[in-house]
Amino acid sequence: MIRLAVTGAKGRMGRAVLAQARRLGEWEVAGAIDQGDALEPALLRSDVAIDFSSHAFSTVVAEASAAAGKPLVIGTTGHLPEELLRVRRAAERIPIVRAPNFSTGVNLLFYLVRKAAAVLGEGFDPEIVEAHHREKRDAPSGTARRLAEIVAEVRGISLEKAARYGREGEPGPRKAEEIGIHAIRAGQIVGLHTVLFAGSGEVLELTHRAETRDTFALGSLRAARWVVGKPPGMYSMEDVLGLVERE
Ligand SMILES: NC(=O)C1=CN([C@@H]2O[C@H](COP(=O)(O)OP(=O)(O)OC[C@H]3O[C@@H](n4cnc5c(N)ncnc54)[C@H](OP(=O)(O)O)[C@@H]3O)[C@@H](O)[C@H]2O)C=CC1
Ligand SMILES: O=C(O)C1=N[C@H](C(=O)O)C[C@H](O)C1
Repeated sequence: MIRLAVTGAKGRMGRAVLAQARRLGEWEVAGAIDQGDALEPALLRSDVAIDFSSHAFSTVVAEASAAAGKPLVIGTTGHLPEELLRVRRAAERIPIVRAPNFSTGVNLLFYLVRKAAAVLGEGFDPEIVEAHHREKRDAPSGTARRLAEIVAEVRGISLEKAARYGREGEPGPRKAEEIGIHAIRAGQIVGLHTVLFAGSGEVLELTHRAETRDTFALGSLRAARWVVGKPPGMYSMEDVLGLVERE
């Protein structure tokens, strides 16, 4: 049995992870932490933790996991740059898998978008559209940000300069280097991401639709199983799935 702690345990994702861990049988839930619960004792009695909380608390969880010497899986999105720096520092002491999306399909989408951006080149305009439930706090989604980063990396440009978040007023003609990013919030949509490449006379659309949070929960448990025993470092879900090669 692998002893598991879940932070953000009472949230949508925390509940999904706990339900799947209990169903699978190979996990012993050693800690379910939410507002008002003690973090450190739960980490100390666990082999690994999975975090789906808030960007601020997730940073605290990373530092506490490093102090306890326990591996960590972070699914939380929306970290500020200084929080990300603190998470990276924690990853110098423990292995951390951090992924904006734990579904297999989205991680394959990352791979396909990298290929599409390279093959299609400058003549195709990339635009990213994401849709999520009305309760989601951060925008754009962590997944949409990662998709935009991938396009920027392939094009060798800075995402900070190229990103165009929505359009209004009179933005004028689209600049060639723009990467459009658009967020829809409505109803109970679990997660929808489309990357569109529009060229002259043709449009390629790559879409992933998550239909249940169980897909993220199962992916995070797969990452947690994988990360136990790994050397310190920052890993992605693409590492877990074997989609990237490391030196
Ligand atoms: N990587 C992936 O595959 C996925 C990532 N996500 C990300 O996971 C995160 C959580 O999403 P979701 O479950 O929908 O959100 P919820 O708001 O439903 O759950 C978050 C939980 O964390 C709790 N929490 C927040 N701050 C603290 C704190 N300081 N101490 C203890 N508990 C705290 C919240 O309590 P309270 O509400 O009382 O503040 C809440 O119970 C988001 O960043 C989301 O983008 C979501 C789905 C998939
Ligand atoms: O908040 C959510 O619900 C989701 N968040 C993740 C993100 O921000 O990319 C992943 C998923 O699409 C659901």
